Amino acid sequence: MDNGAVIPTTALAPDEAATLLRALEEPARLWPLLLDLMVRHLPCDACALLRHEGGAGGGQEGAGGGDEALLVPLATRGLSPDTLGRRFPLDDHPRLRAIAGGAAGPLRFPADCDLPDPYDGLIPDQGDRLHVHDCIGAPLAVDGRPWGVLTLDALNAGRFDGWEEAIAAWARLAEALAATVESRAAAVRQATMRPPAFDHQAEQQPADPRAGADMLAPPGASPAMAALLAEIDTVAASDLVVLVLGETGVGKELVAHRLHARSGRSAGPLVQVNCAALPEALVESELFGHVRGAFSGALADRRGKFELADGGTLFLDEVGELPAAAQAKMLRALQNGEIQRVGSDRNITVDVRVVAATNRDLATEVREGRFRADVYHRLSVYPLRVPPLRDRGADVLRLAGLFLERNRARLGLRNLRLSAGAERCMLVYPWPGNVRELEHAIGRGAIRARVARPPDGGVLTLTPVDLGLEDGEAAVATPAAEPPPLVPLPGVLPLREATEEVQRRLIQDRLQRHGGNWAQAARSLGLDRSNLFRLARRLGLRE
Ligand SMILES: Nc1ncnc2c1ncn2[C@@H]1O[C@H](COP(=O)(O)OP(=O)(O)OP(=O)(O)O)[C@@H](O)[C@H]1O
Repeated sequence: MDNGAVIPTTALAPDEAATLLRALEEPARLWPLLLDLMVRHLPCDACALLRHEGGAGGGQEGAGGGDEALLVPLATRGLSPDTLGRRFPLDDHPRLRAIAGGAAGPLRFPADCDLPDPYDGLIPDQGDRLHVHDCIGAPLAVDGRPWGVLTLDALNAGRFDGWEEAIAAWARLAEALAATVESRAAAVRQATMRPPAFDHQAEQQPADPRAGADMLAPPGASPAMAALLAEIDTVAASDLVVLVLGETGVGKELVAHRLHARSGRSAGPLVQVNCAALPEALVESELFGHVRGAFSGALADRRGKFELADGGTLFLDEVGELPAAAQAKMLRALQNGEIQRVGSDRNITVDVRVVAATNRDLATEVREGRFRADVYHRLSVYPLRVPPLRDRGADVLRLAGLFLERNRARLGLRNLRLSAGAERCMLVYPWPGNVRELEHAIGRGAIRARVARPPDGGVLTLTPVDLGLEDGEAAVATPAAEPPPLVPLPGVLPLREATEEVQRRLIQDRLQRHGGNWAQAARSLGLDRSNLFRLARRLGLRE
């Protein structure tokens, strides 16, 4: 593109504008599409759209999220995949603070600007430091309040000369789209809000309506996770009992938080009980309360968790551990919303939505007589299964971004990032402990690396060894010695058949490398497992 050109508008073609408007129906698609168009029309090598979260001045209606003012990426182009999972505290990133902090329009940072760049180390193949480059950022506001920031980076100095007006026009377009998205979201919130009909007197604070919600869903989530999130949002609006299923550490608790946050009960309390942690003798009293004198030590009347959750949501974590007596009482509460405090035969009616979670196979527990069938049926009105991390493709890198950023801040580093080898290993390792294991691996790895070597200019790069994934490195680095080499294709095949033959051979090759494990083969091909199945069926490799 001609550097000197002044383009007064976004220069969107009519079909591009139409695609953008259609994407308004689906914000998850909207922002990546906007950035695709920007990369097409502007001379940038990387760009990002970030939204304010938290902080006194921070952002859109509904943003809670604590006191720290953060920018959270909604979409990125030309930045490493973990960037989408990161959070950028304004206090740690002076350039972002300058852009967000009241600039009237786009703010340009010349190549010799000595403020650290938030994307140092995050533009692939640029090493640990971004050297000479051009950088511009525009604040975005909706209804006169700060909403987010748009950033553009180019790898040579002066690349944005003459493009300031065009970039300002794109920022105005982003603002217009954000305003539409926000007003639709506000309308939906309004429509699903329940009247505050209850005096909760709850000892628990009402849950922050956004707590956990964004953590669970880094933008650009895998198809498996995107499907789950859509399902959560659908069922959240109802009052159905939900049973959240999934392996340990997949994020079931965050699902429960999101269900509450997206429900019409979000202004009410979210009361959480870990059924495995309750001493057996106290389970009933904890759940249903007791009256004075019900047992020795019951010195006063006390409400249980069901009553505390009145008007809100009761989250029964590890529900498979509930003792039989408590299960029997639970049945009544689930059937007609009635409970009795221990030591009393007075019925108390509560308005509670129950969300339960377990990593046990409850159907088997029922068959083997350890869990009551009637309670199981009441609990599993709407089962939601959270996919294991190994089936979530590149989500592992986006989640890694979130944990890298947290550890970066904790260790006071300018940047904490993954080596290319570490990224590859993460994509093939099966993560039996799921997101919890990933979180711990990065936390441990960051400390290990910090002790083992000094950061280079404040940047620490985690290797497979730091993360305890060196076996994975051996596996991904193993040359294709065992599988047969890819035999050249006969030169006479038409393009389509040749392409299919290459796909067929690549899939067979990866399956062989990964001992027939489809999920790992899919990950190494950068595909979701169900997409690989579909492709393999089309190519005649599966029934
Ligand atoms: N999508 C996510 N984003 C950020 N953190 C996550 C995500 N999913 C899980 N985690 C983190 O992983 C850890 C485990 O999550 P959580 O406790 O919700 O899992 P769980 O499925 O309830 O596990 P368990 O069955 O062992 O109780 C937590 O520290 C949680 O914050």
